[in-house]
Amino acid sequence: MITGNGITKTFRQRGSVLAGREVHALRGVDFAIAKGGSASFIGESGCGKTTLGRIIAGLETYDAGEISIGGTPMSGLKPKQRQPHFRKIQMIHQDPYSALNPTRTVHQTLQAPLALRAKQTGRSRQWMDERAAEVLSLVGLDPDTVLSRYPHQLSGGMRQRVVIARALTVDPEMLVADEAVSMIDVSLRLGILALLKDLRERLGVSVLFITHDVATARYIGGDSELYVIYRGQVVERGPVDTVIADPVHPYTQSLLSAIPVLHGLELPGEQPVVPLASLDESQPDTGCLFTRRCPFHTDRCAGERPLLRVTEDVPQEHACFYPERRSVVARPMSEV
Ligand SMILES: Nc1ncnc2c1ncn2[C@@H]1O[C@H](COP(=O)(O)OP(=O)(O)OP(=O)(O)O)[C@@H](O)[C@H]1O
Repeated sequence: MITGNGITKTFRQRGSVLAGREVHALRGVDFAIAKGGSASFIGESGCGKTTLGRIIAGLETYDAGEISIGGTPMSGLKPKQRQPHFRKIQMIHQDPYSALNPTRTVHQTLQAPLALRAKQTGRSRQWMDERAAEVLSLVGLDPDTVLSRYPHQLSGGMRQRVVIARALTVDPEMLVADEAVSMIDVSLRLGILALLKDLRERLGVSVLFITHDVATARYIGGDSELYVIYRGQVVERGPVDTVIADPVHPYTQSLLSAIPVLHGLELPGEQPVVPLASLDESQPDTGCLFTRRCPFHTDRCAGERPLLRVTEDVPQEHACFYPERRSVVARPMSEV
């Protein structure tokens, strides 16, 4: 089980124009991912989902809150003591080409982490070769064909499979797939998603999907937990099928219907939501973070921040004072 409580991260911008400006990437996020479970973090660009994934994988620090891995709080440990815990969490990035060293064959790529494991556990060279073939088979690649190849001799989908195979060499407990299919040819995407689903079922490895794409979260479906993140806050959370079928937060509703509709052509009852890009981020954040884009906001929303909670008749957690079914459409930029 991997849990986070109150994870907070603020970046201070560098560069002449933005120097000193604070970006609240995460504002007290709670999450829990069971052993062998799966979850998806979803939200538009800049909402903080990658930062959260990087924190979970031990690649980014956080300012406040606590991450616990297998019941062990990380804050009480020295950096060296944390390493073996975070090694169990492997990140799969969106660009498999830049994740692989172009001068190394697949064999050399897999041997590096395997050599470390062999040294730690007193295993032989033969074990390393067998394990390399085994992880390649697990990701659906033929070892005899790919071991001698360089990244440029593989398709995008095959490269991503090699990246996943490399992650498997350390027997991870969780894979964090950060937009893992967005740079892969559309025809190969489903195969990678199916592979991650399959690895979860066969090896019991947890999978965390970070995506802006509802279809990816929906494909995972079933028992997966969906976390909808808006400007560093989780605004809706629940089983993916429940949230997708019946979203109650206006932000989730706009994400799920983010098909640009021409102003004036909304269906009866549909309310346009203002695009994020039109917000003046320098204005202070009081009340609900979504207020300035929300067509349904009231004075209460502007003055008080709703916390994530369940209420009567709404099974999923939500951070909205008015959780209701509504018809929301994203309005095209040109209309604002
Ligand atoms: N190293 C950094 N220094 C300064 N600001 C950062 C840094 N990393 C992220 N940010 C800012 O933090 C916010 C959240 O970024 P993050 O990459 O986590 O969002 P995201 O939802 O994953 O977006 P995307 O899908 O575009 O990657 C953004 O405003 C981003 O500009």
